[in-house]
Amino acid sequence: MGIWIVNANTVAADNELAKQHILLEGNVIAKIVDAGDGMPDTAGHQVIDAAGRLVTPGLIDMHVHLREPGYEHKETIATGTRSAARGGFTTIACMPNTRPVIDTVDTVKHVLDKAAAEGVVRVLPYGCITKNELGRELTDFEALKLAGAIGFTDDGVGVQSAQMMKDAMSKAAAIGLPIIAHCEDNTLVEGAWASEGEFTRRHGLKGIPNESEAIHVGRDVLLAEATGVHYHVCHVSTEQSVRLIRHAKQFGIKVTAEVCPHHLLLSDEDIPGLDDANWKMNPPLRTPRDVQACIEGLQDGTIDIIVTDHAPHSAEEKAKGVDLAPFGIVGFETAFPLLYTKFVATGQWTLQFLVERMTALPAKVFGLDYGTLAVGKEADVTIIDLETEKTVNPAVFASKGRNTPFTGWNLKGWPVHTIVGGNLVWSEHEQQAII
Ligand SMILES: NC(=O)N[C@@H](CC(=O)O)C(=O)O
Ligand SMILES: [Zn+2]
Ligand SMILES: [Zn+2]
Repeated sequence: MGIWIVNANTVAADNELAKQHILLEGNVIAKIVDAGDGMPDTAGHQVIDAAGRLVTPGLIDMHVHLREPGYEHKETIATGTRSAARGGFTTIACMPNTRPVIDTVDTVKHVLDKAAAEGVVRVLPYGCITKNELGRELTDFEALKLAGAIGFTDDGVGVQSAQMMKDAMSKAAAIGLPIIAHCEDNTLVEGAWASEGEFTRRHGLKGIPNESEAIHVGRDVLLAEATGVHYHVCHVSTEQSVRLIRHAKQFGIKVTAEVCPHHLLLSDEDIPGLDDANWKMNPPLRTPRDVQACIEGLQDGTIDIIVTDHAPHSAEEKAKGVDLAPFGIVGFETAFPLLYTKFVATGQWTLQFLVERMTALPAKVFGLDYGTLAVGKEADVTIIDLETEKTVNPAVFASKGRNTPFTGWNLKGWPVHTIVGGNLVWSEHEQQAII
């Protein structure tokens, strides 16, 4: 038995919506027919009537934290992938800053095995650049690649040594995998949690300067040029980084970049005060000028893709106060509704622009065979309700993390069905993931 998704509104190449019926059989898309040709014979198949809904390729998130192994009180592969499914994501790439970190063949395999046994969406692991993410010694890239790592990153911390980064890039280039960089110079950020700007001035706080990120971007694009590696910049948040990436791309350097919804929607001036650590994340919320630069960077192609940097923490950890609480906010279950409501429904972006940056373009940047609705492709599909307005309520998240600054926002664009490899893994009717 397959699944017929009938009366689907899909994003057509000419940026109009097309009305189509889509048959998923086994793990692939078996047929796509124009709705103008009449209703197909659906006998023997499950039918999902998508009338009035948007049907997209399954969303792809190339920067997420699943916390397993070691931080199961924050999230597990079971809860994190259910949260992803609820947010419409069918493929996610998880960061290695777990406990232990993902720096050996065994830990890569452990994540893949757990994801196969307990996950509901496709999980692609990154391996660490350096052992224990300590910046002292490179991991065994070849062995990690063979085990299933799709790239290398020390996300959570920047690689402080230029020589170490250069060696990493040379090794990664030699085996054809990317370096994914959390860009942060530790000497510039000590003792600060918010970005240098209006907020830190008002509260008399030490601020994190934009250069702490951009110095690594500038250093690394030069090293990428020297080594020929595919260099991917994590969570771009500053005007200076956007400028450096734009310049590097003009030079033909193999650099790509990602941005998170919160860095497109919030600035330091939105932080309500000093008593809510759900506004504390790394990189921090920057100035309105940086937000504008990130939007423009995404719009002109300097920034390639959108990621959530889903970073769950427990309520107890976030209750420690802004100085002691860990950095990070959850992202899966609000990403599409936020961006649809604030950029597409307002007319600033087309639906095609947004959907591509969460599907086909991440697939292209990382060489994945997902992210398009076409016959023969993997049956990864997301069905989205663009009409119903709902209020963000962390209490109903499938994630263990409730740490979001978007509580109470009224949004449209909620995923209602998520299908991974032909399996329906999330459906709004169930109010929970169904496998
Ligand atoms: N983004 C965050 O604020 N936190 C991430 C680490 C990271 O992405 O750098 C985490 O692991 O919690
Ligand atoms: Zn990071
Ligand atoms: Zn991260």
